[in-house]
Amino acid sequence: MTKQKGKLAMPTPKDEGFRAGFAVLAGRPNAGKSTLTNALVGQKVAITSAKPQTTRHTIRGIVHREGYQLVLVDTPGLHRPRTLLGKRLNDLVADTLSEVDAIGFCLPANEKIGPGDRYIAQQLANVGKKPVVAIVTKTDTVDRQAVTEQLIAVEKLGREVMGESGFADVVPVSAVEEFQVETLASVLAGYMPLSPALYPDGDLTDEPEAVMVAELIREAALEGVRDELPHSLAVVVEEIIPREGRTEGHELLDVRVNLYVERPSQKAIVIGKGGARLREVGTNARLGIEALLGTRIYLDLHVKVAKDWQRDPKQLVKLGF
Ligand SMILES: Nc1nc2c(ncn2[C@@H]2O[C@H](COP(=O)(O)OP(=O)(O)OP(=O)(O)O)[C@@H](O)[C@H]2O)c(=O)[nH]1
Repeated sequence: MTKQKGKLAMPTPKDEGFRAGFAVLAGRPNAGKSTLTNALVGQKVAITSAKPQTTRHTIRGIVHREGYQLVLVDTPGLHRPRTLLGKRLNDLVADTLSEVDAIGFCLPANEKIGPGDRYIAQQLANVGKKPVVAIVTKTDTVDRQAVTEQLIAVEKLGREVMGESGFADVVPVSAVEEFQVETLASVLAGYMPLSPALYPDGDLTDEPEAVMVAELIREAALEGVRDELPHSLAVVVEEIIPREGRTEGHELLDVRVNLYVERPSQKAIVIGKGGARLREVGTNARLGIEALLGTRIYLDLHVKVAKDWQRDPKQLVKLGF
């Protein structure tokens, strides 16, 4: 794969057989979904929510390996308690799951299968057609015997809920000890369609993150001046990099962003008197971005004039359109 930031990686002949698609990790609260997502993605940058146009799902992380790419998404409605009943809930879940290629259903090894698990299993079964891989999580918390017993119980649940063939696979993992995490990744990848990578490799999560970050900054920058520069503002996230030397729990991301306007007069509007407006934009956007990325950031905003960028194809490419 070539590394082309901001562009889709094009398949080359050696990518024949490459698989790429969407998977969701389901399971009740505390089942280990987030920890497993992080173990699968194995990234230093916080894996966070972002909604690119290609999917209605929130992307949790992207697993990019030699022959495949798994896009882990979150599906609203799946983990919801029974507040929405009957058909409405089934419709909602079916609808939100219609875009994923496989479902990983997390059940902790150290807890008996309960009504919450059964309820979600039922929802997944009702959707039909989608392969459901049962994942017995946190295997490090119990002994081998208990893992075996849980695997048997999960198999049984699969046959009860999904019918004779049961779950598509049952995989025990420990995210903490990184036991079987790669096995799980390749099992899920086996259910992805043949497809070139959906996101560029390299910056595994940058792409959807950057889109979302840019959107937050654009929103903040247009606040109150929408009439004056509605479409004359392009936001390009140049980089999101972890600040070196920060201790755990005190991580900081440096987010460097360029705002492009078409004319010097517009630059003056964005910056404001003595830079006051830009500082306000920065403060407002930063709060949203920190909430999105789940970590503190240092936001570095620059305003530049790119003359007539909307009409100039070269500029458009440069600005990521
Ligand atoms: N020992 C051990 N603990 C784990 C493992 N995976 C997750 N945990 C712990 O289990 C708890 C819940 O894990 P999460 O990953 O937050 O679970 P979740 O399913 O994302 O939870 P919600 O966000 O509430 O839906 C946390 O305290 C984790 O540290 C594992 O493989 N081994």
